[in-house]
Amino acid sequence: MEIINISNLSYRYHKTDVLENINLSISENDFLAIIGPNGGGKSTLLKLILGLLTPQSGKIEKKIKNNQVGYVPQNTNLNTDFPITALEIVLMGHTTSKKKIFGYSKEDISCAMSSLEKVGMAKFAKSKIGDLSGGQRQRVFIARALCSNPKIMLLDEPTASIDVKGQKEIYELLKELNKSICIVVVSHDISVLLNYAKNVAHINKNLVYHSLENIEKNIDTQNEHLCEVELLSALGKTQICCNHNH
Ligand SMILES: Nc1ncnc2c1ncn2[C@@H]1O[C@H](COP(=O)(O)OP(=O)(O)OP(=O)(O)O)[C@@H](O)[C@H]1O
Repeated sequence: MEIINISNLSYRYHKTDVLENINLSISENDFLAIIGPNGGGKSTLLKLILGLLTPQSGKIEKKIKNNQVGYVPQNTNLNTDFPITALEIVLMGHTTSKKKIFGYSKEDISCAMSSLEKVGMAKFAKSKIGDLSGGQRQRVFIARALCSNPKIMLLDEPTASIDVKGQKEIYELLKELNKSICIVVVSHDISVLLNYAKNVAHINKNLVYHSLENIEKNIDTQNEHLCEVELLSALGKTQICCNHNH
């Protein structure tokens, strides 16, 4: 079932066109990778889907409620000196809590603990966020997004500045979550992503869509990243056929 439909969407900051005539359909069990060059408009598209920006033309139809969209922003490694625990970070994800000012209810805490459990971080609930590794910290931010029981989770560069082993663990976690949640990931890690994504949207002002569901994914990313030449050759093996220029 389709949960988001984007049609003829264009966006410009001041007088600069950043996205032009974007059409995209996202379904409930999708694992969509959004790739493309720096400045291509990937984060802008996520902000439009989240409703943080309003398109100048075209429309985004969401067939789910706004609080069913989970978001893991870029740069969650900032402010790691702030004395806050993993559990407190996750509690911030509650969108329906009635006790926002003077603490959280037992239900909020048990829901936050269950989110930490889902990402394998329950035993770090009381740890200061600054004492966790980059990968562990990212899991906590994913747990925060899980708190609102999202139907779709948008992640902006979730594995940036995480080592290769940690990156693979994050993608394995997303694969597990994808059994019940639609996942949309903006990433530059094309070689890793291709082992997990079902569909790819390449964005560089315009959008070019590739479905990966019916192709054999035989890219070996067990230990390291592929260089671009290896990646292109791997793509050749999978017989992705592009009849356009990126
Ligand atoms: N608030 C803003 N005001 C003006 N221009 C902006 C603003 N935010 C982004 N831009 C510009 O819009 C373009 C697209 O930016 P965006 O962040 O969406 O790209 P991106 O594909 O996510 O890039 P990256 O891979 O580097 O994160 C860039 O040229 C950027 O400089």
